[in-house]
Amino acid sequence: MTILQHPDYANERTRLEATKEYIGLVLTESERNEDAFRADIKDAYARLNSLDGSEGYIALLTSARFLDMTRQNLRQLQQVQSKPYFCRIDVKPENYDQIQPLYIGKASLFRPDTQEPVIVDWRSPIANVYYEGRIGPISYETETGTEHGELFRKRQYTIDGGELHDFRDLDITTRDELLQESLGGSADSRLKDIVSTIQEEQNRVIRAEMYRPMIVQGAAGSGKTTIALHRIAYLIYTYGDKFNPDQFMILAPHQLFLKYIADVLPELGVEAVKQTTYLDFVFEGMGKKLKLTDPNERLYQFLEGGDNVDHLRFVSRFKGSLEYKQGIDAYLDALTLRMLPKEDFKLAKHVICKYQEIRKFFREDYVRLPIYKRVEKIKKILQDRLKAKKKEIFQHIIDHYDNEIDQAFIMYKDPEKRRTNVVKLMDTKEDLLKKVEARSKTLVKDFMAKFPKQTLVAHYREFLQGLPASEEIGFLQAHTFALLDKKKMELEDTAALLYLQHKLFGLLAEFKIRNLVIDEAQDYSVFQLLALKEVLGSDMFTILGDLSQGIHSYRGVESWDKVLDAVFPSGNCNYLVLEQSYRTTVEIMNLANRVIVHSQTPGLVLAKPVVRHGDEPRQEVFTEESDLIARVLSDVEQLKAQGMNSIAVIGKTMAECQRIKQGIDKHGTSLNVHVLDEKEDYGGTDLVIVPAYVVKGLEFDAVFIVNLQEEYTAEELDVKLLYVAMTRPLHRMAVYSMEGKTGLLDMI
Ligand SMILES: Nc1ncnc2c1ncn2[C@@H]1O[C@H](COP(=O)(O)OP(=O)(O)OP(=O)(O)O)[C@@H](O)[C@H]1O
Repeated sequence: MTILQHPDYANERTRLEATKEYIGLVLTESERNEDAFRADIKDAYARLNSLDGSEGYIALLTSARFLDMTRQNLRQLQQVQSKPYFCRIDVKPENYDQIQPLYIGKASLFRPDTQEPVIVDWRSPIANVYYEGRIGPISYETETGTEHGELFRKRQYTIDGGELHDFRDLDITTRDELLQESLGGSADSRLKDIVSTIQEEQNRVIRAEMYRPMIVQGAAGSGKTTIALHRIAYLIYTYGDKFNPDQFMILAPHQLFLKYIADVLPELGVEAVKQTTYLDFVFEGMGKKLKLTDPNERLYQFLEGGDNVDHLRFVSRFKGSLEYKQGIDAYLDALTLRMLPKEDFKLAKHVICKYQEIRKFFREDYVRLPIYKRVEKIKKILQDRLKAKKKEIFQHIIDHYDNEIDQAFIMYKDPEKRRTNVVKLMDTKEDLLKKVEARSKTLVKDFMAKFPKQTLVAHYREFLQGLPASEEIGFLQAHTFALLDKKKMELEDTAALLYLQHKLFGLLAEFKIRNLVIDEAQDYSVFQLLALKEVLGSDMFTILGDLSQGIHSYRGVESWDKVLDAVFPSGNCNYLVLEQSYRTTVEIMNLANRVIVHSQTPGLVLAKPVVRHGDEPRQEVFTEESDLIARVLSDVEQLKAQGMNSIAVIGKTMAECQRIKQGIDKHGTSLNVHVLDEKEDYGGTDLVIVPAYVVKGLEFDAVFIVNLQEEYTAEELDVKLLYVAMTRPLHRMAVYSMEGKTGLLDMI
């Protein structure tokens, strides 16, 4: 049966036309009078409230949040005009006698005249039924509690350019055609939104409670990045009355990645969320006091091997550990004792503030402030106290000498002696008052000068100096001092320096961020996560990562259990696992899984591909580099002819990538070929050549893994790098190696 023969076709077309027409009307009207439009909606809501007594239905409509029809929602309506909704659910809320067809889309729209929700936002509570509900009894959470009802139908639509192309009903046995269609599509240099095909396990992550931190271990291609962005959109919608979009931040690994995800939030109608990299955040917080060495330098050292590999491994691991942070805490504690002058604050023997009291201010009352801010606070207190006491002290001196003078009048009978003594006493009094007056002018300044002041870097050096001696610590100290001498730091130092900046001086930028989403979180150390938690003063974290892709595991997460214990010791952190992988074909995923089983990833869970088949990945060995390059280029031409536009050649290192590029240049090609690093954008390039460690998080229609001079061995790092490379393609993959460079590939 074609779509045109479907008994509901006419109705569905009419509904679509009516929706488009209504959107058009709303937009015209709203352009004319946006304020009046808002008032109309409120009015309609008020009428609805009096017309319909069913609380469930009211809650359902309330949940659609038509009251929140803001300018942004209007912009969103403009965006959805050509595809107003993607599905429909037919529900009958309890206590309501009619089945309600609800059309779900990326905006929220309500018809005030008929009280009919025209489009229900995908993030509203009732829309959860589309993602999780089965035909039959259902329940869903609203602001007022759990609502019950029955679901009669789930229908998906293919609408394009405002035209209805197809629709189909879903039940538990039907294949999710929309998902298959979506996954079968072509990769772009930009990530896309997936609102119409969010899967149940992903939906749970997106809608998980906001106030509890959450860790998501998700297989390659399980949608972590996509979910991270949808979760932000969901939280902003759901908790919009408590948090503004600028209180949300997503941290991505590098600029290239930020560009890759840049479009998703605006597509979801969300603006003003801070999207940045961890390093840019650190620099914003502590300023550019030191230059950063290449963040991948350690990785190159491990790839190349060398003399100090074990020591460097220790440096990376230790600098990111809970112990390192605890060491800094102990240093800071000792510092606050050491800094404080062990004396009372007094003027001319008059105690104005006792040492014990100053100590209490410093170590107890203002302990939440950065140390140097506490010093300023104490300065202010002493100034105020001095001002308040000064008059009293002066009076005391005056009284004392006046008394002495009175005594002198009585004691000395001889007028000459009396005169001399009285004059002397009066001069002494004047002198003292002058001295005390002069002293009081610099008293606070002099006292405060006793608090030693050092720069951030000097404090870090001092902390390092005080580490308990051992061979490894000796290496760490020499290594770090050599960097600091050159005014440099390495990525591994950033957690300590950000933390110290926060604890000593306060951050340079004031962050409003309360809710943090971290993608590629397997590369973060425990200390980095703790430092972020501390500086943001919040643990509303969504942490998404994949240990199997932990190519920086020497400095990153060893196991999620460690993160749970060290970063969220109160035990309130949610932990979820996503096994299903959506990116690639069964054939490619199976090969990648045969690679990753060679790693020592703790608690390794293999990715399960959604059932989508494609060509077997090709593996070939060449004796001439020129033949290999020629083969890649002819394959690329073929793939392009088949409509695959996003194609990558992945080399193990940057040097390997440069060699591949030289080979291509030598061979000659009309293709636009570009070697990618972490800063660039690659939209519009025919073929990108990219090192395995940069390609993490990205995806392409087709991938060539090329080994000219380098090979992937059975070493842990190589296994993970190859796995990352193999999990990038959506549709096709080939592994082309020179003779003798097949390493791990021979073992799988
Ligand atoms: N429910 C879904 N519907 C349609 N496409 C999906 C869905 N979930 C994920 N995808 C697609 O799968 C691909 C992988 O998603 P994403 O990059 O977010 O995964 P990831 O877990 O971050 O991957 P990796 O860790 O390998 O970088 C993307 O093309 C995304 O659009």
